[in-house]
Amino acid sequence: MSDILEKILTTKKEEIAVLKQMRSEIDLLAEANARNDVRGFANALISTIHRKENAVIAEIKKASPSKGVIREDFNPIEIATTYANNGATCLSVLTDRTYFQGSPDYLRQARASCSLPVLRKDFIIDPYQIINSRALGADCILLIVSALSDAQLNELEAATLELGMDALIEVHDHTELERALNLKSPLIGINNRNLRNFEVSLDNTIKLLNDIPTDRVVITESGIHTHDDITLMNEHNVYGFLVGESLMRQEDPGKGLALLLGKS
Ligand SMILES: O=C(O)c1ccccc1NCC(=O)[C@H](O)[C@H](O)COP(=O)(O)O
Repeated sequence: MSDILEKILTTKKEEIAVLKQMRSEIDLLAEANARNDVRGFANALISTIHRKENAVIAEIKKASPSKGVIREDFNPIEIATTYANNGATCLSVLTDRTYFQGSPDYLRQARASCSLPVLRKDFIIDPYQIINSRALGADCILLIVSALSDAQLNELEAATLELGMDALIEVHDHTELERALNLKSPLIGINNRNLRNFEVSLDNTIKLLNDIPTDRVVITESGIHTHDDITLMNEHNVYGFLVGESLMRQEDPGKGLALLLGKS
């Protein structure tokens, strides 16, 4: 595990302990079950990708450990609306406060302002966070293989599916991919960013592709900047994308998305 990931997970454990003091799991579960409003995240991606159309999970991300503050003028409602109006298939919202300047409120606000399915982008290590994610309105959560044991992956995936949500399983190398393929989730995210040194290479997706069975759907994550990057991935039969920084740096992130998709 990288140093930054270890640091993030240590903070996360402390934050979860505080949250558990504030609200019991039973109480939170009642709220999560009462919502009954899951939007099909995996289905939205899979149906688009099966038509060989580009499916973008457009990310709402104010800052990151590798880049610091990415966007000063930050309004999650406006960003979600312009993403939805410009061809996003799903949204991803960073909810981690300490390292990404995110907030659970951003997820609530973004989801309420459009009809797209939403990924809660955070560092999930405890079933409490899964219940909390559904109570917030998340339709999908992220499970980072390098941050979790096989037992944790199984437990967290089961809790996610139990609440009707989807899980995006994130890998960076072959060993992690093998572990991800033991899970049920169809969505495999290949992170092009090395969390040890923050280097980004789209070759990472291309390297791992041949080992992914056809019943799984590949989402290439991080470092997608231009329409040429999309074209390169399409040449390798990849139609699923998770894009944050390059869109968030545009004055209108939705117009940036349209440009990325070659639609304007
Ligand atoms: O973005 C980071 O610096 C980062 C550092 C440590 C852990 C995770 C990190 N990023 C999370 C992500 O997965 C990205 O936000 C996502 O893939 C979008 O990447 P990008 O388009 O390059 O913003």
